[in-house]
Amino acid sequence: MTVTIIGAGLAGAEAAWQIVRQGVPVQLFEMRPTEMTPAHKTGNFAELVCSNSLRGAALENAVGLLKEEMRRLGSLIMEAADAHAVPAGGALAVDREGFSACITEKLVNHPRITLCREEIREIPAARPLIIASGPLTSPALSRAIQGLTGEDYFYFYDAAAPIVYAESVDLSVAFWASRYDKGDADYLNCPMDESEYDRFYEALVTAEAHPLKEFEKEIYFEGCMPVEVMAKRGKQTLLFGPLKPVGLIDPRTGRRPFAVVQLRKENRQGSMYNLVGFQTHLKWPEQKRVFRMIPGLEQAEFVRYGVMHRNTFINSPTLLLPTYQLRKDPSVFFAGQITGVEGYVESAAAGLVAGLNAARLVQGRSPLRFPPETAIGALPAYITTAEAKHFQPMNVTYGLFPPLVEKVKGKRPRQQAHARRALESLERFMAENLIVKEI
Ligand SMILES: Cc1cc2nc3c(=O)[nH]c(=O)nc-3n(C[C@H](O)[C@H](O)[C@H](O)COP(=O)(O)OP(=O)(O)OC[C@H]3O[C@@H](n4cnc5c(N)ncnc54)[C@H](O)[C@@H]3O)c2cc1C
Repeated sequence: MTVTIIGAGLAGAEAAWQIVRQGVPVQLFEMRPTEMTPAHKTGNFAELVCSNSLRGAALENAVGLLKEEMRRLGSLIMEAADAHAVPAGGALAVDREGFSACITEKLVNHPRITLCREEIREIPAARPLIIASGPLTSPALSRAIQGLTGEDYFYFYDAAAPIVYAESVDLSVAFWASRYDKGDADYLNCPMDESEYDRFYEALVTAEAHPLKEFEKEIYFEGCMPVEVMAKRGKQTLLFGPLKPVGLIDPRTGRRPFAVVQLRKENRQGSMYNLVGFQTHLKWPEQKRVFRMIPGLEQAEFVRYGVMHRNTFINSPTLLLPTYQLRKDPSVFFAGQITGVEGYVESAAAGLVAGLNAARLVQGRSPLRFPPETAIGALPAYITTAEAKHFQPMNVTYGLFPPLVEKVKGKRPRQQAHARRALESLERFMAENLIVKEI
């Protein structure tokens, strides 16, 4: 039996490698270079569409630990990355051409891989099937996936407001209340007087935004307009939108503020809050500079910055098992960014696990869930939980590490101990489950 894979990006390439390493054949479909995505430039596999960095190398951060775990699991992406590394301080950056050429060559020449350079437009009947067509899945396949998942569970656009750590909000300024005292006082409110609003407004409308890519020049729907675009419609606009002060009284003055930014709980524990209505296209350093001008947020630590871009992804919490299998048809796997994980390494990690598990199905073995204390195990557990939010920064996504604000004078003893435990646990898990190291 053969495993069919759609997409030879970071996830599909790693999945294919893991499967053939188990002795199982693969049919791999990749539409490039015949059909291109709006971001890819070559026909090579695992092309890095933007930065050439695979981010932090140190074990004390989640993505560094994830990379080390992947090395131990025989990852092709990591083998190519290490072989084509270029100096980049504490990060692992690669020569992008060498990196993807090396991966392409290994897979194209592999005796157990049949490569088809064609666009898949319908969900193939073959099983097991891995869908790893990425954030820029072709339109025809997107429609087909929507048919498979249901319309409400497949998204085409990602717009998210910045999130800050609750403990970094100045509670001597921000106050708890809900508008018109309706329900519980669940919102943290950052009040502004007129001069504070004037300064914030000027900074917001003059801040530097990401240039829109051609394929992102889509019409913003009203409920989802970047806050800076809304501001440019006129100075009063925000006062009737995300900064409206009506129904809120600042307990310190006894009066209604001129403007209010509301923060809403992002997780059940209340350790993170998002800036309501602040989806934005501003560059990240600009977000930090401008949003820290909001009273109460002067020292805010950002868990993640706001994003707005085209992105196809499924509602993993509803649709997927933590093994990356589709709940309603476990012989179908999703892997890569289409599951809601973000980043090159995370996408490849999802491909690694999906590939390993698809091969196990062929071998009549049950799929594996990696231990939750490992980075690779925490990733699917997180994206498939009901609280999951797409595009969390990875230290938070994995739920592994204490908040970044807990950094202890540059040293991170808790993270180091965690990384050690995670790697030991992974080694035990591999031995118990006879995960092949080499074939
Ligand atoms: C514009 C942009 C910039 C990014 N910048 C960064 C960054 O700097 N750092 C970072 O870590 N992450 C970045 N990401 C995220 C990163 O690209 C992804 O996390 C990663 O590439 C996703 O891997 P993937 O395998 O899921 O998808 P991809 O790597 O995109 O692979 C999907 C593959 O499927 C193929 N495909 C699509 N549809 C079909 C079809 N119908 N039939 C056959 N093949 C098909 C595509 O050609 C592609 O090769 C960026 C994403 C985008 C869109």
